[in-house]
Amino acid sequence: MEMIKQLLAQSRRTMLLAIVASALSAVAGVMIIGGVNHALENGLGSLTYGVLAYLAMVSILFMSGVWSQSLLVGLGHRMVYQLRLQLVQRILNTSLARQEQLGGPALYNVLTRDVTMVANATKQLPVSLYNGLLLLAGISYLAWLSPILFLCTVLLVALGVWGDFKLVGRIKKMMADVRYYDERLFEQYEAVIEGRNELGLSQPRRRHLFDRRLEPAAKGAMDTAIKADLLWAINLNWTTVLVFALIGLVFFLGMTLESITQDVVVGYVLTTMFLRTPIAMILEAIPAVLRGTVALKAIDKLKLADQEQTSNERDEPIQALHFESLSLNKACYEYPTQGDESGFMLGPIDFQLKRGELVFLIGGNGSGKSTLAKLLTGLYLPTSGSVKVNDDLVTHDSVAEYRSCFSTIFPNFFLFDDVLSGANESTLGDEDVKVNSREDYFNERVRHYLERLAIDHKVSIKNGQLSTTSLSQGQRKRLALLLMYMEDRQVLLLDEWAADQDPVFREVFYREILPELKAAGKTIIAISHDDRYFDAADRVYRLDQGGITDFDLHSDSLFHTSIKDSALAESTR
Ligand SMILES: Nc1ncnc2c1ncn2[C@@H]1O[C@H](COP(=O)(O)OP(=O)(O)OP(=O)(O)O)[C@@H](O)[C@H]1O
Repeated sequence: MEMIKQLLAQSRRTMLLAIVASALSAVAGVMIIGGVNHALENGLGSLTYGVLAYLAMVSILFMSGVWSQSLLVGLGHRMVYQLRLQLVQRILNTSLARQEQLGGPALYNVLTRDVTMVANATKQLPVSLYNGLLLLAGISYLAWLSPILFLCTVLLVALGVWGDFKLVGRIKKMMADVRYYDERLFEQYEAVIEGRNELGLSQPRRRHLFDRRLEPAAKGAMDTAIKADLLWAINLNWTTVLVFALIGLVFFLGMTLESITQDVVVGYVLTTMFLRTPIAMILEAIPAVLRGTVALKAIDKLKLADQEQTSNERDEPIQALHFESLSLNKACYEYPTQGDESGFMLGPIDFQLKRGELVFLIGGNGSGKSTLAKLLTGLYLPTSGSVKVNDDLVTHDSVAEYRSCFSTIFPNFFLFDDVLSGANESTLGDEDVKVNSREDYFNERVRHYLERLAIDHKVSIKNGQLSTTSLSQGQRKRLALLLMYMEDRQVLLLDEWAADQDPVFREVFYREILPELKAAGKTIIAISHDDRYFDAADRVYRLDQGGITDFDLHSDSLFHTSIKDSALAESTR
C-alpha cells in the first residue's frame, strides 16, 4: 500500500488534471440529458441553436473523455512500470537471511502473479475515476430534479451498497485464499522445473506431485475463484434489479404523488438509465481492485527491503576498503526458528585472518561451514558478538564496503554469462599493455584463464559474454573461477569448489591455483573435505556443531576416521 501511495503522491498533478477532464466530460454528459429533458418539457425553440448546443456538448464529452483517459492510462502503466522496478529493488535490498526465510516460490509469486494483479487493478483506475465522476454528476442532477425522489433513491442505493459491503468482505477473504493456493502452486512449479531429473525417472513421484500436490492446489484456487466470481455475478444482477426497482419506484410515485410532475419522472428515468453503464462499470472493476489490494497486502507482508541501502551505496560506486585483517569476536549467528524447532546456532566464534593467508575450513555435513562463510563475507551479520575488518567494527552501514572485498563461489552459485559486468578495472587493461585496445587486453586475459582452467575448448568470449554456460557442473565451477579471476577482489571464498573436479584438476587446484593466488597477494578461505590436501593451507579450522577449533594436521583427523581410511577412500575414488 505504501508503495502505491508513494507512486500516487508523485503523480498528483496528472491526477488533478485527469479529475478535471473527467468532471468536464461527466458534466457534458449530464447536460445532454438535462437538455433533452428540458426540450421535451418546453419544446426546442430554435432548431439550429439546439443542434449546435447538442453537438458542442457531445464534442466536449468526447474530447475531455479522451483527455482524461489518456492521462489516466499513462498514469496506470507508469505505476505498473515503477512498481516492477521498485519490487526488484526491494528484493535486492532484502537481506540474504530474509530471502532464504521466504524462499524462492514466495518471491516468484510476488514478481509475477502479484504484480499482474496490481497491474490489473491499476488499469481499472481510469475507468473507475471517470465513471465515478459521471455518477456523481448524474446524482447531483437527480437531487436537483426532485429532492423527494432523491431521498427515496438514496435509501434504495444505501440498501444496495450495504449488500455490496457485506459481499466484498467475503469475496476479499476468498481472494486471499486463492492467493494462498497460488503460492502452493508456485512451489509445485518450482519442483516441476528443478526436479526434472528425478521426476523424469520416477512415475510414482510424478503421480504424487501431480495428483497430491499440484492438482489439489490448482483445484483449490479454481473452486474458490469460481465461488468468488459467482457471488460477484449475483451481486451484479442484484444491482441491475435495484436500478429497475428505482425506475419502478420513481414511476409509481410519479403516478401517485401530485407534487411530482411527469417531466421530472421522465428526467429521472432517463438519467437513471444513463447512469446504469457507469454503475455497472464501477461494479465490474471492484473484483480486480480487490485482487490488487490482496496482492499489495501480501507484498507488504513479506517485509522486503529489510536492509535499506545507505545513500552512499545508491548514489556512488562502493569503494572497497584495503583489506589487512578480519576478526570474529565471540560472533554468533542463529537461524530463525522453524515451527517449534529452534534454528541452528553458529558460534560463539573467535577467528582471525590476515592478508595473504590461505585458510581451510573443514568439518562434517551440517557443522556450520557455509554459515560461517556467509558470516565471514558479510552476507549475514552476527546476531551477537562482532566482526571487525582492519580493527573497525563491521556494521549495517559499513557492510557494503566490507562485502566488496570478497569474491565467493558457493555450492549453489549462479553463473552470470556477462564477464564484463563484474570485472575489476584492473583486469580491463592499462597503459603498459602491449596489445592495442583495452578490449583486446580483456579478451586476452579471459582466454589466458580459460586455458589455465582447461575449458578453452568448450567456451569462448565475444563482446564480454561467455559463448555458453550449458556445461557440466565441474566446468561451470571452472567458469565461476574465471569470473572470480576477472573480479580480482582481495579475499576469495571457495565453498567446496573442488568437490566436482576430476582428480587431475583437483591436484591442479590445490597444488597450483591456490598457491598462485596466494603468491599474487590474495587472501583465501577454502571450505574443503579433501584431507589429502590440507597441508596446502597455512591453517586449518574444524567446525563441529557450530563451534570452531584449530585442526592439527598431524594429531587430529577429520570425521574421526584414520588418515589411512581416508587415503583408502581416496584411492578408490
Ligand atoms: N537458510 C537456512 N535456514 C535455516 N537453517 C539453515 C539454513 N541454512 C543452513 N541451515 C542449518 O544450519 C546448519 C549448518 O548448515 P551449513 O550449511 O552451514 O553446514 P555445512 O557445514 O556447510 O554443511 P555441508 O558440508 O553439508 O555443506 C544445518 O543444520 C542447517 O540445517
